[in-house]
Amino acid sequence: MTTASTKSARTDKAEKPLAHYRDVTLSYDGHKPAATGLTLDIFRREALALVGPNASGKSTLLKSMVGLVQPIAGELEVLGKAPRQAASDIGYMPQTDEIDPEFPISLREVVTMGRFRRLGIMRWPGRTDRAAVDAALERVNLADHADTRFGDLSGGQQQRGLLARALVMEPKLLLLDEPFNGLDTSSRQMLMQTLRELRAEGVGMAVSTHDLELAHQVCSHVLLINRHQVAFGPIHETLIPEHVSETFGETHEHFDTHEDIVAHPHVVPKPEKSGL
Ligand SMILES: Nc1ncnc2c1ncn2[C@@H]1O[C@H](COP(=O)(O)OP(=O)(O)OP(=O)(O)O)[C@@H](O)[C@H]1O
Repeated sequence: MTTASTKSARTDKAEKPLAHYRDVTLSYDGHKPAATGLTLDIFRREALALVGPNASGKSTLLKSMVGLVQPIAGELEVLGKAPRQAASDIGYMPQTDEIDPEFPISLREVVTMGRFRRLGIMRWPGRTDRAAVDAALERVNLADHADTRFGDLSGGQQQRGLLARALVMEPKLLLLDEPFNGLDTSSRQMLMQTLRELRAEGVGMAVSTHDLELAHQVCSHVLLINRHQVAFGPIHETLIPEHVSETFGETHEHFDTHEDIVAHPHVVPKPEKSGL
C-alpha cells in the first residue's frame, strides 16, 4: 500500500467531510474481510473515482456508505453519522437494478420510488414530492418521457432515469456504481455534464468505474483498490503507472505517463472473481 497517498491531503479543510474513513475493514458476514485499509475523505464538490479490477471491493465500499455492508474495524462516518442514519441525504444508484423490464411501471413511478424513504408508510406523494420528481426528470433531460413505461426506454434513458431516482432526494452525497456501463457516446456526455453540474452545486460523489479516461474527466480524486486500498488522493497525482500496476497487476508496466494510462483505459484487465 502506498501510505503517502492514502493519507488525507486535505486535513487543512475547515469543513467536515461528507464521508470519512480511517483504516476501515468491511465484511458481509462479520468475519471475512471484503475490503481492507480504507482511508478516505469526500468533501462537498469533490468526486471520488473508485478504480479497481472486478471483485476488488468498489461496490462494497459504496454499499458501506449507505450502511448495506458493515465495518468490522476502523472508523467511518457519513455526513457525521453512522451511514444508516444519513440515508435520507444520500443518493445511491446501484450497479444492477431490480426493475423487471416487463413490469408495467412508468418512469415517473420509478423516480417517485426514490422519495419513499421520506414519505413514510401510508402516505401518498404530495405536491412537493411530485415537484421533486419533475425536477429530477428535468435534470436528466427525461421530462418528456415521464409517462413512458420504464422497460420501453433505451438503456441510456433507463440509466438516466435511475440517476433521477437517486437525485430526487436532493442528496448531499451521490453514490454511483458503474453509471457509464453500456451507455452510448451521447448518453455518456450527458451524464458527465450532469455530474459536473451537480459538483458545481456542492454535491459530493463517489463513482465506481473501470474506465480511467472517464474517471479523469469527471473526478477530482481517485481511490485505487484491489480488496485492499492501494492509493487515495487527487486524481492527477494518484492515477499514476505505479499505482495502476499495483492495482491491476503488471500489465501496465509499459505505460510511462498519466497520459498513457488515460489514452488506454480499456486495456485494464478484468480478472475473474477471486472468491477470496
Ligand atoms: N452480497 C455479498 N455477500 C458476500 N460477499 C460479497 C457480496 N457481494 C460481493 N461480495 C464479495 O466482496 C468482494 C468485493 O466485491 P465487489 O462487488 O465489491 O467488487 P467490485 O469491485 O464492485 O466488482 P465489479 O467491478 O465486478 O462490480 C468480492 O470477493 C465479492 O465476491
